This record gives sequence, structure tokens and C-alpha cells, in this order.
Amino acid sequence: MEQLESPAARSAPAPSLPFRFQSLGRDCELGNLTESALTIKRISSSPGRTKVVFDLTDCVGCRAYRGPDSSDVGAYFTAYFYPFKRRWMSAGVARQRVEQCFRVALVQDPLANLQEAERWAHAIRDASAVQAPRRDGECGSGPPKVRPPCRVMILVNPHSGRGQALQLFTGHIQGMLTEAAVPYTLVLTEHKNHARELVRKADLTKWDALVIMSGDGLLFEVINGLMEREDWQEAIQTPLGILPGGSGNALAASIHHYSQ
Ligand SMILES: Nc1ncnc2c1ncn2[C@@H]1O[C@H](COP(=O)(O)OP(=O)(O)OP(=O)(O)O)[C@@H](O)[C@H]1O
Repeated sequence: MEQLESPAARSAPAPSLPFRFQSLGRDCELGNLTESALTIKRISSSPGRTKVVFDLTDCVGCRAYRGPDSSDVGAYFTAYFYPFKRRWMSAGVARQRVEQCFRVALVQDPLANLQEAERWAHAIRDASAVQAPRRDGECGSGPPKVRPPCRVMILVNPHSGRGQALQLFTGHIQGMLTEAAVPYTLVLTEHKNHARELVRKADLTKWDALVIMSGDGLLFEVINGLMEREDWQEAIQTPLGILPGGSGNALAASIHHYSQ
């Protein structure tokens, strides 16, 4: 779906909570946003669940936009949630994506509707950001966490594993970054030691975090690149992330295990 965000709409102030809103889509929906949850009540003639509660701890972002049809005066906003859900045919749970889309058509003016949609999106984003420490399992101590807006350099070794790292990135990661409005620069490594040289010379003030999508080898290069810098003591404090894209992914699996 095409997104047409106007600068005016983007700067719309967030309303104070609790915030109630109404969406006039196929079924009429009433939303109630509090500091911790978004509750949707469907006023529908068809049977089924009429009330759904979304925990804002699970919300990574919310975007407002115009629809693809220029004759549609309505605007939309979509909130993205990743709650823990039971896996199909398995005893385990994993975060699974749920999106909730609303249409706003309070007046005939498309820009006014977009501004209203952005107000709601803003309110959901702000409330979710307050809840983010609970999602990240933060307690009082420990290293400081990266907070949005977080500028990320993502290094992908396209030959990692079975040569599917880039496909995994575009299929799974890219969409999440867009949903969470994380600005990123994607670098595809072209040869052995490419990441090492790049990180050794990079202006690290441009990045809040470095993320690699590969196996252990590329992370090894990045850490070596940071340690080879003159400012290595500061450089090595840069938050690093690893997304499994290699064949073994031993480090990513181990970090995941110990973070549970
Ligand atoms: N474009 C590239 N062409 C060839 N080699 C590369 C390229 N980019 C990175 N490399 C090198 O490939 C090596 C292996 O990569 P990586 O560890 O990411 O994957 P893997 O070996 O498949 O995964 P795992 O470590 O989980 O087994 C790295 O040490 C890196 O130096």
C-alpha cells in the first residue's frame, strides 16, 4: 500500500491518555488507548469476538498513511504488534506478527483525516515507547539500551550459510525495521575482510548500533575492526547486534538462549 505522509501530519501532537477513537471501516470500531493497552471493540452485526486487547509492550510501531486510491478521502493507521503466541504443532511460544489497521474518514478533507490518523499513530507510538523497557526485559541495572531513533548499520554477508542471508533480511527483517521506523543503512559485504576494513575506518558518530546478519565469522571481523581503531576503547562500546544468517549461528543461538 502506498504511503503518503505529509510533513504537517507528521508533526501532529499526540493526544493525552486515555484516548478514545472511532474507525468507520467495514465494521464500526471503537478504540481505547491507555498507557499499557490498546483495546478494540467491534460494533458488528456478525457473530464473533467483539473485543480485542493489545498489550503495548508488544507494539514496535505505528504508521499513518493515505490509501492507494486517490478518490478515497480516508486515511489509515496501522499498529504493529509482536506478541508471544503458541507455535503450530509445538509446545513452545514465539513472537508472531499481528497488525491492526484503522481507517479514519471523519470529514471529506483527506489532509484533515491524515492529520487525525497521524495523531492516533503518534499516541500509540508514544505509549508503546514508554512500555518498551518491559518488552526488552530491562531491569534497573545493566548496560544502557539503544532507544529510537536508532541509526543502524546492517552488514549482511550474502554468501553466509546457504547463501540466503540477504533473502532472510528482505523477507523477515526489512519489514520490521520499517514498521518500527528504524533508519538503517544496508551494507552487503563484497569480500573477506570488507566488514573489518569498513568498521576500522567508519565515522561511528553516524551510527547508534552495528548489526550483522551472517554467521559468527562476520561478527569476528567487526569486533576486530573496532579493536584496530585508534579510538578502540570508545569504539568497542558501540552496541552490536547479530541476526542469524550463517550456517551454524552458534553465537546468535547462545545469546538468544541466555537472554531467555
Ligand atoms: N562477500 C563475501 N565473499 C566471500 N567471503 C566473505 C564475504 N563476506 C564475508 N566473507 C567472509 O565469510 C566468512 C564466513 O562468513 P559467516 O561467518 O558470516 O558465515 P558462515 O560461515 O556461513 O556461518 P557460520 O559461522 O554460522 O558457520 C567470514 O569470515 C567473512 O570473512
